[in-house]
Formats: sequence, structure tokens, C-alpha cells
Amino acid sequence: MSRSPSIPDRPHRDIDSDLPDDERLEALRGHYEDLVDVNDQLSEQLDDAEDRRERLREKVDRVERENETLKSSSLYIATVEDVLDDQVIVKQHGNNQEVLTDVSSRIGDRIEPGDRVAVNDSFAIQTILNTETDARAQSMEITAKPAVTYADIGGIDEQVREVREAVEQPLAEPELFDEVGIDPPSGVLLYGPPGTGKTMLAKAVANETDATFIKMAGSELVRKFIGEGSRLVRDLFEMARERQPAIIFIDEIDAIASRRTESKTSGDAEVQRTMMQLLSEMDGFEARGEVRIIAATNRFDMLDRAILRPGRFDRLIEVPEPDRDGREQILQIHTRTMNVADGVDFADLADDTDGYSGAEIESLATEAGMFAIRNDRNEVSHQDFTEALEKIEKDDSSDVISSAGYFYQ
Ligand SMILES: Nc1ncnc2c1ncn2[C@@H]1O[C@H](COP(=O)(O)OP(=O)(O)OP(=O)(O)O)[C@@H](O)[C@H]1O
Repeated sequence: MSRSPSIPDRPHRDIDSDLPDDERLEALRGHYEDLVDVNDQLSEQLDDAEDRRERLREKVDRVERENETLKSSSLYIATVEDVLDDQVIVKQHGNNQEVLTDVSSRIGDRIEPGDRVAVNDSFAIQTILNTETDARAQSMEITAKPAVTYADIGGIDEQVREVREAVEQPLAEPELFDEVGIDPPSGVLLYGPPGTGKTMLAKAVANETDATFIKMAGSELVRKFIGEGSRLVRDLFEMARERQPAIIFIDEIDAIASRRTESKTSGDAEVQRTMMQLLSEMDGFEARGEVRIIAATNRFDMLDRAILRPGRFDRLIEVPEPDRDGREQILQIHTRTMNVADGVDFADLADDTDGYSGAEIESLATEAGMFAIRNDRNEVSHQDFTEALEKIEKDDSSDVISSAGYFYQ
């Protein structure tokens, strides 16, 4: 930018009043010319200043437009690896590319190794991500005290008993384990077909022990938050420690802990890293602490055996499809708040729902209620249930039911 021109001195002339008139007139004319000269210089400077102002205004407009574009364009997520004097090393998520990038003083003063940042195409850091924008908050479901109780779970009494023993007791009566001198199971793995109550079981323990329920889905870890997996696993355990007593529930654990495949794509390496992080968190875990870990899968066959070693998921509980009595119990649970007619025969319906999971029985009850509404009744009859059954069978859900067994064998 050009430097500001100096303001010309004010013209000054001593005019002796004793001078003859013609000489005084000459001197005054000279002074007048000096003044006109200074005036011209000042007007020129004024024009220059206005030009400069105009150019600055254009520059501000351009910067504002660029700023708007930056705000609305996509940015990449990266983690700060190291902070140097006026540069930082960031590692882009997903491809793990490390880049040395300049950083403005506005951001540089606040940045620390480990921070998550948003970078643009040229890796310039645009912003430091705060917890609201953090994937950690989006990837976990956190409930202070879930509403599910053991009374809401039907047909899997033996599994409820086992879960209470392996998860609830160490939280509620840790002294029992201290006195006997044994460690409770580190992690509990629930396996079985979809919709059989695995998530309900984990929630019910949290309810019973007044523990915070923190759920993370394995599939989301590797599909939705690419490049974030191992960090999120670390965050998951950290969050559980902050909020203990807590139950960590990792659903679809097979997504991060499957047996290694032959292919060595970067996606596999990422999944592998996420699993290693999970194993290392579990290995460094205080078994008698106030955080319990439950995982669930309906692909037990696919699991990497490394996660089942002692000190990891060392208590396996199979949660099967409900048997006939179980189905009757579940039907009763899911019709508790429904206006059911006297003639509804739950034993009969239990016979007709062979192969149904708890979730499917719940949909059957809802569907029966829909039939009653469609027929302008506020009471649900036995026929509503049988029609609902026919509709569900027609929708071909039976194929899904019969294939479920194959998955978790
Ligand atoms: N044993 C059960 N007793 C009562 N309701 C059940 C039972 N099993 C499943 N349900 C109903 O089905 C819904 C889904 O069950 P839940 O999420 O616990 O299944 P899941 O085994 O975790 O399934 P997924 O493997 O698909 O995650 C529950 O909200 C509940 O309404």
C-alpha cells in the first residue's frame, strides 16, 4: 500500500506594511499564488485518498465474498498432530495424510495437539471443532436412566438372570467380589438373532443400577464416521468414566471385530485400528470399576476370537428367539396398555407365531391395533390379531425370520 503523502506547510510571507503600494501588491499576489498552490496539492491528496478508500472498499467486499464461500463450501476433518511456531501438522481423517500447514494467529493461539479441526482444500485450518460439532456427540446415544425394566422383557428369564449376575451385581455389590477375591467378567457379549431383546437387556441393567447408558453402534463407527473409529472408541470409554456408574453398550460389534478378511484395503485397516483401540481400552480397564461393558451381535460366527479372550468379552450369553411360552409372555407385555377384548387367546397366538422375535411380536400387536382402528373399534379382538398375522406373513417377513438363525450360529 502507498504511504500517506505529507500535508504541505501552510504558506507564510512577512509583508512589511511600510512597503510602497506596488511592492506590497506584488508580495500579496505572491502569497495568493502560494495559497492556490497548496490548495491544488491538498485537492490532489484528497482525490488520492478517495481513490484509496474506493480500492479498500473493493478489497473488503472481495474478502467478505471469499469468507462467505469458505463458510458455505465443504471442509475436511483433520486432527492436529503437532503445533510448531506458526505452523501445525494435521492428519486428515479417512486417508491419514499428514500435512504441514500455516495457521493464522487467530486460530494458532488456541490450537492444541489432539484438537479436531476443519480444513479446506488447501489444508488451511478454518475452524477448531467444538463438542457440539463433534462426531462423538452424534455417534453415541446417552441416556441418564433408560426407562426399560426387567418386567418389560419376556421369554428370556435365564438370560436376564445371567446378565444381572455378570453386570448388575459387580455394580451394585462390588464388595462381594472384593471379599471373595475374584474379578467380575470384564465384558459381556450378547449374541442371537435380531430383535430378541439384547438392547433391552442392557438398558434394563442401566435402569436397575441407576447407571448412565451409553450406546454406540459398531456399523456407524466404521461407515458414518470414517477415520474417526479409534478416536471415538477412546472417547466412548472416557465418557463412561466421566459419567460412572455407566453401562457401555456396543451394538453390532461384528462391524468392528470381524475375523480378518484377505483384502487389505484402507477401509479394513481402519476397522482393524478401531478394533485394536477397543481391545486396548478393555485390557487397560479396571474390572472392579463402575463401568460395565456389554456388546451385542447377531453375527457371532464372524467375530474375531481375539475379542473373546479372558479380560475382554469373557462372558457369552446367547439370546435366542423366544419359545412358545416366551412368545406368550411377550404378547402379554406388548398388549399391557392396549384395550384388548376378553376373547383374545394369547396361548393360541403364541402357537401361531413360531419363529417370531420379540420385535416382530411387538409389530404384530401394533398391527392388530391398526385393524381395530380401521374397523372403527376401540377394542382389539382375536380376529384383529389373526388378520394382522396374515398380513405380516403375506409381507413375506417369514423369510427374514427363518434366515435369522443362520446368521448367529
Ligand atoms: N424379549 C423381549 N421382550 C419384550 N419385548 C421385546 C423382546 N425382544 C424384543 N422386544 C421388542 O423389540 C424391540 C427391539 O428389541 P431390541 O432392540 O432389544 O432387540 P435386539 O436384540 O437388540 O435387536 P438387534 O440385534 O436388531 O439390535 C424392543 O424395543 C421391544 O419392544
